[in-house]
Amino acid sequence: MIEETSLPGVMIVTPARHGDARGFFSESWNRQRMADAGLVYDFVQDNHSLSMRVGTLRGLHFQSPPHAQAKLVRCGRGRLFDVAVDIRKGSPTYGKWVGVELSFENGRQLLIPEGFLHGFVTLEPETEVVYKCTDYYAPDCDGAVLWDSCGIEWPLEGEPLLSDKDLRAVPLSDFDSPFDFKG
Ligand SMILES: Cc1cn([C@H]2C[C@H](O)[C@@H](COP(=O)(O)OP(=O)(O)O[C@H]3O[C@H](C)C(=O)[C@H](O)[C@H]3O)O2)c(=O)[nH]c1=O
Repeated sequence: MIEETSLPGVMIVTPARHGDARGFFSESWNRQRMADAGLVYDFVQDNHSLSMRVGTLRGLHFQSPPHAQAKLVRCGRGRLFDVAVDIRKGSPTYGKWVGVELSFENGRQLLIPEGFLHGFVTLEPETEVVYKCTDYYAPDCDGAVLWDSCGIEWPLEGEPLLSDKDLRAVPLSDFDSPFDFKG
């Protein structure tokens, strides 16, 4: 199943699960199935992160052109609140965000196009996030916007655990986006 969100282009993809007495089987990604829905993405790198503590917050990240990345994010274990923020200059939804709960249980995935920030906060201990990217890691193009500068209603109890890089990120109000809205 593929559903729209309040941000055009950001989609929720929920692959079918074929259950039997052993458990289930699911095609977690199928290029043709996505292309049949008009979602043509050629992923080149898979990422996998483990966050041990509830309230671990990674984000809000992007890679700038020429190594911008679209991502297809899913939860391999645990539960998280996954967020995308539109940072395309001139976009009618610039600065707007959408958040979706992804979990091993619900099997939902979030498709985030280029030109959007990505971040998440974990809702269970030992949460694993697995995601596909349309370009390779390019440290020189790696960027971050401050997690609490976009008006996101993070489901947090207390302070999040952040990396030093994320603690030092620029607020959205001071951010000069490298992305332009292309309609
Ligand atoms: C992103 C990345 C990182 N690394 C190395 C660099 C560091 O030595 C270590 C941790 O990197 P970082 O602290 O940037 O990891 P996260 O905070 O999880 O960053 C990611 O989290 C948000 C939610 C994202 O969407 C991005 O994919 C990415 O920015 O992994 C790599 O070797 N390859 C990579 O593609």
